[in-house]
Amino acid sequence: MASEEEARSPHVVLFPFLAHGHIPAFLRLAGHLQALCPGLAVTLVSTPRILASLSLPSSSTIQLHALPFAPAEHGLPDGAESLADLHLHQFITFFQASESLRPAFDGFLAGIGSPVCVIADAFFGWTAHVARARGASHAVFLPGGAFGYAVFFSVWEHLPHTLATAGEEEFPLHDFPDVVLHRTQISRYMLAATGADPWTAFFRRVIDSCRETDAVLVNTVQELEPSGLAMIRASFGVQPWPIGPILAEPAPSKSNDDDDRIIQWLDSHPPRSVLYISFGSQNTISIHQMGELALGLEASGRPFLWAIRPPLGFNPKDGFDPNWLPAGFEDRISHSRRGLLVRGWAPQVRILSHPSTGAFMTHCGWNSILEGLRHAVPLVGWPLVADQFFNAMVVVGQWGVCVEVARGNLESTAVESGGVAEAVGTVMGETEEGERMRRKAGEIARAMAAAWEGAGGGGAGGGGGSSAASLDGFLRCVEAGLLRDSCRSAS
Ligand SMILES: O=c1ccn([C@@H]2O[C@H](COP(=O)(O)OP(=O)(O)O[C@H]3O[C@H](CO)[C@@H](O)[C@H](O)[C@H]3O)[C@@H](O)[C@H]2O)c(=O)[nH]1
Repeated sequence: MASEEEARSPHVVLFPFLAHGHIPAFLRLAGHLQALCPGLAVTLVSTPRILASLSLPSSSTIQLHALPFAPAEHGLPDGAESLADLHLHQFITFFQASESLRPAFDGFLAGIGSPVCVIADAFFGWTAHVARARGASHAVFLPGGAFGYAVFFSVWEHLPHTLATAGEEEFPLHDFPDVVLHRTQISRYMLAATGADPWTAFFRRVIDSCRETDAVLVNTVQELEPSGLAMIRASFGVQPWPIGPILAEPAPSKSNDDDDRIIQWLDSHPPRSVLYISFGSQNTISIHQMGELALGLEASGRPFLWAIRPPLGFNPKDGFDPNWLPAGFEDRISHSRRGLLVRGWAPQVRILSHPSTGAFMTHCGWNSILEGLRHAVPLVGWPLVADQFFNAMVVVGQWGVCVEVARGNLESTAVESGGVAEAVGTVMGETEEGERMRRKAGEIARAMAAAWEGAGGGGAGGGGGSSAASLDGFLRCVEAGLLRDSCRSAS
């Protein structure tokens, strides 16, 4: 028979959005919850192919539950269950299709006997209504940063660029007038938004339903993003729980490239000498930009490791065409051992934690930022879409650990090989600015480690770091059935 404690203990249901930038953080969160509260029932819900792709440690007690999903019924390629399977122009159809999971999710919740706490991705904000109707408590987990999400939501809610007088290049945010965005920081589909388009409609549904949640968990650190967290609090009307960094575990390779070959290549280079380049799991740049980047990397004179995806306009699953790169580039870099191209999935966390990695050119996806800085690796930022522009504002302006080299992936986006070489030289060179960025990256790494100090001991009360204490406090409120009241009274 279940003890009284077990009978009261809630069943936590985690529901990440169907994208690689979102799922690993939820999985890791599941692990943290179980470490803090041994015996807690935790189920991760997703679509069949996503669940099949997960590799959980054999010791894991996390349960998986598959919700049926038929992308072809929504005009998407058969089997496309993740943003990584799609072109950017298909994303909105995918977002809309993801809302079709609602009845199956509701049916799943209905079948759980014990009290339930749903922790869902913001893009699944509709789960707040489902949870409420089933008497479950509900939290939104933002796998991104506080400032980035607050700005992203504010732009969708108010479309500030449509309010600006024609020709204006900069727009203050409606709810946060101190934050001024430049036109180049607004994604193509945001710029085209009128308020009556499907993108705006989807994100306004997301924002409205997120405001129905009981609590907001954020993948950030209190000490590192105090103003971003204040913006989330103003936007959602609840006191957020900063619980970051929630970092992906080093994953087994999914590519044909041999991880060991990559690590051996890194081993053959001096400490902190290699630039790693990746634009994340679902974004890419144009062919022209690829060419300028390639020439800029050569001109930088530094060793580099480039996780390369097919350029814009090509199928993300396409084979690699050497013509996408300048003539002779691959031969030159492989003969000189100056560069290594990784086609497909790179073992990013292993690369960033390797002592030879000295800087990271990133699209400023939040996971990449956290993974780089957790290992004190300074950044060369090239945000491409969405929150990435606003995350870049954090790492450049607030943390001082990044030089922004370009913005966006349109053919019209100016990026020149000379600028690439210069930015890389600034971040990796023996300049005052480079030294300062490396020192700051070290400080951020220590703050991230400190946030989780004392965690995982299984002890109540959290103690130690701010994020460990925050997640512990969140769990206590869930267990006491006080989540909604405690978050709202604190706001
Ligand atoms: O070859 C690769 C490419 C990616 N990754 C991993 O994939 C994740 C990528 O996440 P992130 O850096 O956040 O980029 P996206 O995949 O683009 O993430 C989406 O989700 C993020 C969190 O919400 C947002 O900040 C981004 O804008 C959005 O595009 C990271 O854990 C990487 O380690 C690899 O391991 N190998």
